[in-house]
Amino acid sequence: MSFRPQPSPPARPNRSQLFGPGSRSELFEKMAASAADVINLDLEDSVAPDDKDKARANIIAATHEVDWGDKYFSVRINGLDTPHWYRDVVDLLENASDRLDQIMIPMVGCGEDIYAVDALVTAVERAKGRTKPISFEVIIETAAGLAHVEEIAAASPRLQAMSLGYADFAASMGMATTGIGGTQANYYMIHEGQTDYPDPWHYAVSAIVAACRTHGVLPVDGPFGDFSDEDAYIAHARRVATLGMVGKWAIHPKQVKLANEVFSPSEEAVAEAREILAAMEEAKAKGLGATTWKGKLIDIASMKQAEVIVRQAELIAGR
Ligand SMILES: C[C@H](C(=O)SCCNC(=O)CCNC(=O)[C@H](O)C(C)(C)COP(=O)(O)OP(=O)(O)OC[C@H]1O[C@@H](n2cnc3c(N)ncnc32)[C@H](O)[C@@H]1OP(=O)(O)O)[C@@H](O)C(=O)O
Ligand SMILES: [Mg+2]
Repeated sequence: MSFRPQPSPPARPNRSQLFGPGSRSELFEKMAASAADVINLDLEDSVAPDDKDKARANIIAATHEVDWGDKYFSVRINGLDTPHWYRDVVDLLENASDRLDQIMIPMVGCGEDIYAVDALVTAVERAKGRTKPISFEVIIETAAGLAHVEEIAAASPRLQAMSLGYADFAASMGMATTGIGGTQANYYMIHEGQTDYPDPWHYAVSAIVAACRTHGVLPVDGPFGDFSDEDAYIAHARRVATLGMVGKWAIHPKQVKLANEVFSPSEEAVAEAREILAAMEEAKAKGLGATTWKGKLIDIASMKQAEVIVRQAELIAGR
C-alpha cells in the first residue's frame, strides 16, 4: 500500500437519503418524521421549470420552520448546464438557516465543476458571515462524470459523499433502457439454456467506490425507481453494500426502512467480526500474523475487514 494512509470518510450514518421535491412542501414534515439518515430536498429534476423559484422559497423556509432532528440536511441544486444553479446557491446561502448542512451537485463532469461551486459557496459564506461550512455531495450520472470520477472525488475538501444517478447516467451512456437502475432484461448471457443476468452497473459502482475510498468520501447508491418492488430494491442495495457503498437513495418513504436495514450490519455479522478480532488478538499474542477461524484463514487483512463492520455498527448505534 502507498505510504499515505487511506483517509477515513465522514463519521456519520448515511444509510438512507430520502428525496422530496422542493415544490411539494406538504411532504416536508413527513420527511422530517421519517427514519432517513439524510434528507435531500430537490431543486432539480423533480421540480418543474416554472416551480424553481417557489421550490427555492419553500426550502429556505423549511430550514427555519421544520424540525429536521439529527438528520443530515442536503439540498440538490440544479446542474451547472442550467440558468438556475447560481441562484440556487446564492439564495440558499444568503437566506437559509444554519440547519443547511450540505449542497448536492448533480451532473458533475469534471473537478472544475466542483471548484466553480466551491468558489461561489465560499464567497457567499464569507459575505454573509456564515460560520458553519457547507459540505458537498455529488452525483456521478454522466459518461464524463464516470470518466473523471477520481478527479471529482479529490476536487474539494467540502466533498463528503458521491452517488450514482442511474437515470441520467443511462441516458448519457446511450443505454437502451428507461428503467431507473435495477436488472436490465436485455442484459443477459445464455449458456446451455441457462439465462443469467449480470450487473450492468458494476463498473460504475466499483469505480465510484474506489475513487471515494481513495479520497475519504462516502460512496452511495442512487435511486431505484420501482418503489413497488421491495425485493428488487433490497437485492440492489445488498449488491452495492457488498461492493463497499454505505447507503442508498429512497425516492419513496417505503424505501427508507429497506435501506436502513441493508446498510446496518446484522447482529450476526458484528458478532462474527468481533470473533475474528478476538482470534487475531490471540494470534498476535503468540507472535502469529495468520491463524484459522472456523477452519478458514484469517490474517491482519481480516482484521481490517472486521473493523469495517464493527465501525459501521458503532456509527449507527451512536446515532
Ligand atoms: C431519477 C434520479 C432522481 O432525480 S431521483 C430524486 C428526485 N426525485 C424525487 O425527489 C421524487 C421523490 N418522491 C416523490 O416525489 C413521490 O414519492 C412520488 C412522486 C414518487 C410518489 O408520490 P405519491 O404518489 O404522493 O406517493 P404515495 O401516494 O405512495 O404516498 C404515500 C404516502 O407517502 C407520502 N410521501 C410520498 N412521497 C414522499 C416523500 N418523498 N417523502 C415523504 N413522504 C412521501 C405521501 O404524502 C403519502 O402520505 P400519506 O400516507 O400521509 O398520505 C436522477 O437524478 C437520476 O437517476 O439521474
Ligand atoms: Mg439525475
